[in-house]
Formats: sequence, C-alpha cells, structure tokens
Amino acid sequence: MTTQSSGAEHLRFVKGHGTQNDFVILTDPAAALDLTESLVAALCDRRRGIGADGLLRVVRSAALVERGVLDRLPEGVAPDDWFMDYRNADGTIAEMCGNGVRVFAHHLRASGLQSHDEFTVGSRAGARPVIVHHHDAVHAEVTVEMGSARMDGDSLVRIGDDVYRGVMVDVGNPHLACVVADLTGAGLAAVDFSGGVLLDDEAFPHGANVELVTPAGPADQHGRLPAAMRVFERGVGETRSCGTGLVAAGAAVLAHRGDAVGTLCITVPGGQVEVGIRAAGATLRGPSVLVAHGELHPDWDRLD
Ligand SMILES: N[C@@H](CCC[C@H](N)C(=O)O)C(=O)O
Repeated sequence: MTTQSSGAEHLRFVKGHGTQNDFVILTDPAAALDLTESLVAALCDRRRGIGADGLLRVVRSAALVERGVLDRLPEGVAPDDWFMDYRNADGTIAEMCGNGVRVFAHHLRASGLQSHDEFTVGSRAGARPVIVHHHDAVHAEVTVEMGSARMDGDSLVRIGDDVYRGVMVDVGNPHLACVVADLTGAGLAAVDFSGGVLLDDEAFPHGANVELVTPAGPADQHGRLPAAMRVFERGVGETRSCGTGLVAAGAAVLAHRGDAVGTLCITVPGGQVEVGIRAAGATLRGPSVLVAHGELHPDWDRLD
C-alpha cells in the first residue's frame, strides 16, 4: 500500500475506468486507512486531487469487520474474499458499483493479488462473481454477475423543465430508470443535467441514480437489443457510464416491451456494455482500462 521516503508515507494508487466511469483504486488489505468523506472527496476532486467518479478500496472482507467498517459480512461474502469498498466522489458510501467491479477485478488480476480468472468480489450488496475473459496490464474484458434487478413501481423525476416517469429498480443500490421511447439519440444528447435531478424524497429516502434510456431499433445479429442511455449518479453528478444503472435500464427497457428476460447492448457516452437480464440474475459484460499507477506526495492535501 505504501512506500517509505524521508520518514513520510507515500500512498500508492491506480487510476482506472470502465466505459469512462473512472475510479481511484487504493490497495489497503488490512483496512489501515481512515477513509473519511473529506479524504475521499479530496482524492476524487479533479482539480485538487487525482480526480474520479468514485474510489475503490481493495481490502480483505474480514478486515472491514475487524476494523468496525462493516458490522458483518454481507450475504455470500467470505472472510478471505477481496472486498470492493466503494465510495462516491462526494465521499458517501454506496452499496454497489457495476463498472467498479469490472475495474476492481482487472486490478486484482493485473497486480497478481488474484491468480484465477473466475472469483468472487465482495460488495455491500453481497457477493459478485466475476469472469475475467482476458486481461493485460492495461486492458481487460470482464463479466460480472450482478444479482437481481428488482423493480418496484413508478416514480417521477424533474430534470430542468421536463418531468420523466421511470421505474424504481433496486440493483443493490437505488435507481430510477426512465424509458423515453420517443427520444432520438440527438434528443437524449440534448438533455441538460446541469441543474441536477429532483426526485421524490418519499420514494427515495436515500437518494437514487437516474437513467434516461431510449430503445434504438431491432435486435442485432447476436439477438441483443440496442439502446442508448445517459445517467445522473447519486453522490457524483452526470457520469459517462454506470454499471448498475445499465442493468436497471436494461430491465426497464425489457419491461417496457413486456419482456422479463433478454440481452441488450447499451451505448453510453463512455462506450458500450452488454447487459443480460435472466430469471437467475443480471450480468454486465464490458471493458476495463487501468490508466496509470502513481504515488501521492505526503503533503498533497496541505492547503497552504
Ligand atoms: N458508477 C457505479 C454506481 C456507483 C454508486 C452510485 N453513484 C450510488 O450512489 O448508488 C456503477 O457503475 O454502478
């Protein structure tokens, strides 16, 4: 985790992204770091720190319980599993991050912390089995078993002057997935998220991530339905991709068609991801890129 220089600690980090949803990765097996909200927010700040949509701490699951970060291990997570301790860019904790799990799994394989291609990643939402299809030091393709996408009624969101109706979807974390069937690609690109999103607090007491998704024609030669999506993330703002949001959007598009299962290829501003919705659970398959390795200066956050 650290190297010593002049008696001061230099915190090592990796920077990575999954379809341009980007993360600072800190390897901290024994949960020795005190990840305060302000520390995470400063690290994720694009001017003051490294800059990212979120932070992934790589930690042994048992260590989080021993250090009191978690009360108990989430369902299906073993004490020895590597745990993705996820934080949003504003420092808040979220239960799950789909793009994060792909990048996390890639980092484990590329760094040698994991020697198999199929293993389980722990998250606050439970165990997330992964398959690393191929990887090198920079690029990988990873499938994540995302668990179920539970749909639970409708709600509304205001974005600028427009109000959208969506379906509330729990993918371990909360989403409002709005299928806007008559929106063109250009119309989707023109939506202005700069004023944020206004949700129904009663429907989402802990906030939610909001997806606007538009189906984009018939299935491709692989039987995948195309769609396009933009997302506004809780604790971050607009991001160029959101893995849990892609699963929520995929389930919502299928429900809109009257289907319970199917496969989609969804385009987001940061790239393309394949989403499978099955009775047994959802899958997310897509790329991961490890962009850089670095070391924080011990005085990096001194403000004078
Ligand atoms: N970008 C993530 C989701 C991160 C958590 C989210 N902002 C929340 O607060 O629930 C993804 O890829 O799923």
